[in-house]
Amino acid sequence: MPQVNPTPSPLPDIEEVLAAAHVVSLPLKVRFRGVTHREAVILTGPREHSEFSPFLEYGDAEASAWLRCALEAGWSGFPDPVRAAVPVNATVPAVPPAEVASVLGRYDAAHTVKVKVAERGQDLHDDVARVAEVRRLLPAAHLRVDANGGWGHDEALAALEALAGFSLQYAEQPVPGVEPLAALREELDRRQLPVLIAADEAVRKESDPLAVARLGAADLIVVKAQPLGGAARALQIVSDAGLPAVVSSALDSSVGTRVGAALAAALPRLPYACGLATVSLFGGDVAAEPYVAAHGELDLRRVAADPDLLRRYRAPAERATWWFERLRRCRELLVN
Ligand SMILES: O=C(O)CCC(=O)c1ccccc1C(=O)O
Ligand SMILES: [Mg+2]
Repeated sequence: MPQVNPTPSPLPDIEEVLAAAHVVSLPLKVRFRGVTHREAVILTGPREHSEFSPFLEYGDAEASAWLRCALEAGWSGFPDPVRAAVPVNATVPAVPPAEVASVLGRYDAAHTVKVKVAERGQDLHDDVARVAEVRRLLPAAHLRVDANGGWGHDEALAALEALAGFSLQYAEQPVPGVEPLAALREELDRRQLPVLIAADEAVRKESDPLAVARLGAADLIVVKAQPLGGAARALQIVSDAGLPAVVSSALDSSVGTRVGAALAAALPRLPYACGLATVSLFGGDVAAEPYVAAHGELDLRRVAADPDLLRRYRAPAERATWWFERLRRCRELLVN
């Protein structure tokens, strides 16, 4: 096991945390998860800037894991890296094929591309057309798809049959939950359809993140620092799961993405490119030098929020109040 820094104990005082917290609303250049702006709280810890940005619809219990991550990163720092750079994938949201080239153009390199599929309101034709366009533009790239659990069992089988010809690196969360993933994986095996399965929501949104590994529901797991309660906990989950892991962003700003990179850099094994290039989808960011890849890799530079940018993207007062109240409630849920 790599050395992990535990969550700070005792947790920092809430008034200290809020005194140097900044609520921002960052514009996206490409609509992602149905949003055009990403709200986040940037914290100023003694070790690092850190980010608290659970999605708006999440309840306090789920969001408190995201706060644990922000407090750990800001007040304890990052786990020790075992590599100096982290390879990343380009991510293509569920855009029409005509927009694929311009989305790919936002990334500095695209050796590995993740394509969002199974978007609500679209069908398999849309997915095949989008994946085909990526494959046409990048014949040699590693291609993966992410359905965010948007398919049912039969739909997933039909979709993966249709997409198998593009030789997918893996399919991320084709169906929701743990058991359905296991059942799908078994059926793919039976049909000799060689598509690897990655679990994302089945790791970060289930009460037991190790159920996937125990049930043999996936070939690899996706881990995200914020939803899993910080880099230290995520490292432990990967170690306990005994499966290859891909670190991915939660559409974080540069500050939150740096925590993901710290997690990826500390993993003993990193066989796949990580979903940490999403800062490229933002039209505005908190870091003067946005934390984006060069030559398909993120380095481990220091990422600090810039005071001018915190001001420029400051969220409206009522949103700041909403976030501060949420942060207080989440802090209450974290026991020392
Ligand atoms: O993994 C990537 O390539 C980018 C990050 C990503 O897809 C994502 C971003 C925000 C919320 C959920 C997800 C997801 O992996 O499902
Ligand atoms: Mg996913």
